[in-house]
Amino acid sequence: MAAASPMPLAELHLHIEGTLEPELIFALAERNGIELPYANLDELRSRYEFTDLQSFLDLYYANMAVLRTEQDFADMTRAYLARAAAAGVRHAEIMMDPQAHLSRGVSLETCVNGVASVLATSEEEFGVSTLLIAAFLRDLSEDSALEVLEGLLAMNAPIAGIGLDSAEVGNPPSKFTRLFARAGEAGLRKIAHAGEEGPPSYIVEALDVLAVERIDHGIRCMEDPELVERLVNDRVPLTVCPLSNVRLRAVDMLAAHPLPAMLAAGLNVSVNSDDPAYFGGYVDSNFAQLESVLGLSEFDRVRLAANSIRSSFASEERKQELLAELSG
Ligand SMILES: Nc1ncnc2[nH]cnc12
Ligand SMILES: [Zn+2]
Repeated sequence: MAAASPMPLAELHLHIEGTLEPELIFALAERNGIELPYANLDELRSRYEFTDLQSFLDLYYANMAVLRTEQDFADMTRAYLARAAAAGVRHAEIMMDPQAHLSRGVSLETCVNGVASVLATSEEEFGVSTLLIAAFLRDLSEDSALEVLEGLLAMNAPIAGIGLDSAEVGNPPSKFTRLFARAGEAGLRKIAHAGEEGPPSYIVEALDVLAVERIDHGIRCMEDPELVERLVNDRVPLTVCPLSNVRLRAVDMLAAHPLPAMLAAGLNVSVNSDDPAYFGGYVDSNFAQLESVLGLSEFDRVRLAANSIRSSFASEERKQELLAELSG
């Protein structure tokens, strides 16, 4: 008997650099003549024990050293799409961190074109429609972000929107007021990480000051009942990443994850993998573990998938197509 096909959904919170699997890190290092500070795969894997967001970011940025050519970015993107398609992902909104490559001497053209060349044919090749989102590193200056955004606009980069990521605490959304205003003028969609490690007030700022349309993570909203009421009333999408939250110790264990309470409160939540090569699984593993540990029901699974499709920036036609598949 053929295996049941996975539930169709949209992945809205995914860092393409976070899909760089250990095997590909070694393959790209060899291809590019880069000496890694790990003798073998096991030694690299032994570093995947994180105590907080920063301890992960240190390894995430260090491992990017192997990404040098357009082909490297294309290979990483192709590997993600193949794996995501197997997990049921039918639409993906993919973040990349251009500043993390520019600082290593890799040009905007190299990193953007390498990813975008694969996304351009993702629907035909993998059955996954895609959009690219340029994310900006909030621990760098706003001027740096503005300069990179102008570079992306000047090269007519095929980006649908901008995001805000990296070390959250101490780098509030309001630090990037001009960046998000400029993105709005340029007709770009706007999202930001907020309330992952940072306080609920960062979620409020991202909405009020940056006018974002979606919040990445947002789990700490649960500490502020008034904010929860607002997010429910406005149907603000929260792209939750359960395995990421456990691995980065934003929550103690999956059994204590706020997702069931968020669903019960009526929040518009979806399930996403964030940096699947680092956090123990793609979106299907996130769902499987939620089911086994939290007893997530079939009803909630379908609701989460429908939320992901409705909260995406896909065309209305594509959304209807995917919603029909989900209900069929
Ligand atoms: N979970 C995360 N939070 C903030 N920045 C990130 N960059 C990649 N993954 C991230
Ligand atoms: Zn993220």
